[in-house]
Amino acid sequence: NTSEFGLFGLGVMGKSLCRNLANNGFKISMFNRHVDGVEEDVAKNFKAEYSELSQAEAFDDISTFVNSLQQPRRIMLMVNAGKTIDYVIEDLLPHLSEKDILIDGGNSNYVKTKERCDYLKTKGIHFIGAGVSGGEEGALKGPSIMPSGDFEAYNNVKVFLEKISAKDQNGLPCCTYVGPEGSGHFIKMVHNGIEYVEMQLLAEVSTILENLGQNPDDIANTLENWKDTASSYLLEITTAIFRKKEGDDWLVNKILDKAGNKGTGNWTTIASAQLGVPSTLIASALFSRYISFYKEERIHLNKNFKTIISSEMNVTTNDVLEAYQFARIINHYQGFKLIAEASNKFSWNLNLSEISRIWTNGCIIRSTLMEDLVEVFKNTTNILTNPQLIDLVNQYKPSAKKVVSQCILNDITTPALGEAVQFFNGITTKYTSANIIQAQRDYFGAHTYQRLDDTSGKSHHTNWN
Ligand SMILES: O=C(O)[C@H](O)[C@@H](O)[C@H](O)[C@H](O)COP(=O)(O)O
Repeated sequence: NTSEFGLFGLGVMGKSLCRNLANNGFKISMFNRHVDGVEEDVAKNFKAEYSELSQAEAFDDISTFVNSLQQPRRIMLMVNAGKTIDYVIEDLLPHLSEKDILIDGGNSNYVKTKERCDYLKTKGIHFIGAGVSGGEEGALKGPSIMPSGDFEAYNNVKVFLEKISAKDQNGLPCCTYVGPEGSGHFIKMVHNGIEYVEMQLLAEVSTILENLGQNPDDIANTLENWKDTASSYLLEITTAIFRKKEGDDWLVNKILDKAGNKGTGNWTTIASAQLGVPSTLIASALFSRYISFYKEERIHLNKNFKTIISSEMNVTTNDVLEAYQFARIINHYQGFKLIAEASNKFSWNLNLSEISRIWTNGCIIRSTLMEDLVEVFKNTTNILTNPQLIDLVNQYKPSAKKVVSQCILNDITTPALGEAVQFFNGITTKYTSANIIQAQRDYFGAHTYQRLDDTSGKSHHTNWN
């Protein structure tokens, strides 16, 4: 048993991580199940494909795989999130020994990760839930890794995870011990929520540019010009997407407008509702994907309700850029607020600056804004109290309002941009209309209310009839 690290599950991410580990000089064992006629000799064939895997060992039998590993064993599971993880854990358990370490690198639900930590603790096995971001290329060249669970166990595997991870602008690994139990998968989930919104915002601003008469090449040029002030991985790939041609046509115009999802945006929205955090942008990005799925109904209803162009779209591309930047700041405000609230609720004591630091490279939401947030979070947990961001928001807000109102007047749907303005107005309004909600609740349900002129916080009830 000479292998230092085991990788279980050779899907897209699993394969990339194996090559990354091998490229970093680690002696690894790779396992993929054997399914007659479906998955045969996957590990063996994969090993043969890449020279860097010449020292790696390939297995499709669990016991020989486990016994090929040095003790305490370190095994990273890269299998589909959900029940599969529990089946794999049960298959591995009979072969494992006390102090062995299992790392779940999939997009698992943080509640399940806590349950698995607690369950395996009763077996003397350490369980680490590690969010891994960066897609196929990131996993190969350096992902952002968000591990949580038993700190001692993390110290035992950190040399591997930190070595293969992306590096920030100071050369430090984009991998850090996030906190206890499922906190790693929680922040990965929120990472994906922020990702959903960034993608939705880019889709919305591209639609506006199209309505300003820009063809995909023009849009790519516009987005290209934005990289000085709004540089991000998603802006970069969206620019490339608009340049992609198939013959003389642009590929993007041939793609069906039905956006899929694998659940993390859904979980983030549920966690927000449960924790009482208004992640309205993440919810709007998720529901925009759901709306897109009603393709047939949209075509049908479009016949019933004609688009009414009430005025020329008189916005400049710079207005659109500023509206985009405004909404991005609100998006990050909401995402990190959810993390801060969860950290309080679950006593995870999360370090927001360190989280934004490991998100400055390797992950899908890496951006220059994220680099700025590393410093911002050293002094506050609320980015809308940071002087520089306050100035930027005040500078960008007029354009955001102008763009959103123009889109409404022109029946151009921009839910995320619109929600950014609505949310910002709500969170910056000293006296909202919630007093009316309280009166209505007390009227029909005697749910009581508090009074402005009674600072005791006592609940009051009125017989409204
Ligand atoms: O950080 C990442 O590397 C990605 O977020 C990755 O986790 C995956 O691509 C998403 O799960 C896609 O999510 P949807 O299928 O829900 O868009």
